[in-house]
Amino acid sequence: MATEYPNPQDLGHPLIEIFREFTFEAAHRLPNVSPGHKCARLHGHSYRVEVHVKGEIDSSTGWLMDFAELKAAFKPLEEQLDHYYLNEIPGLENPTSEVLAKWIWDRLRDVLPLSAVAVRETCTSGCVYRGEN
Ligand SMILES: Nc1nc2c(c(=O)[nH]1)N=C([C@H](O)[C@H](O)COP(=O)(O)OP(=O)(O)OP(=O)(O)O)CN2
Ligand SMILES: [Zn+2]
Repeated sequence: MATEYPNPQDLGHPLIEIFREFTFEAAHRLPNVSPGHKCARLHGHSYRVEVHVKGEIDSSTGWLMDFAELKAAFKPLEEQLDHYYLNEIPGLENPTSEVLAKWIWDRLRDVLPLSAVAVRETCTSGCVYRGEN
């Protein structure tokens, strides 16, 4: 029989999720689509990335963590991505939104208590990565 754990909310330690949005400009092409596909051509996006973290509100500060910590954690990634050709970056040879979201997750997972990484390529399309099952 599965162990039943108390709901953290019943203990007065509600879980909260905070996030910060980052933007960067980059070029890419998708090498594995059919030759006639528009995304096989070199093009660019104003990428928007949301980094979400989850945890408990600190009773003293009243926050989970300073938003500035999210900014600092993402900075080294922004420096690798902004105004670059994504296909040339190791791990992003096929830079779909999905691959990019996982690439970001893998680089932040040991730095932040991640709950999700969302990547938007356009105003209407994007993906959300929440780690492995
Ligand atoms: N599941 C995915 N599908 C697509 C991805 C992706 O990363 N994951 N990427 C692309 C292209 O990069 C493309 O630039 C963005 O796609 P799309 O939303 O189709 O862009 P448009 O704004 O040009 O779409 P409209 O149909 O003109 O509104 C494609 N698919
Ligand atoms: Zn694209």
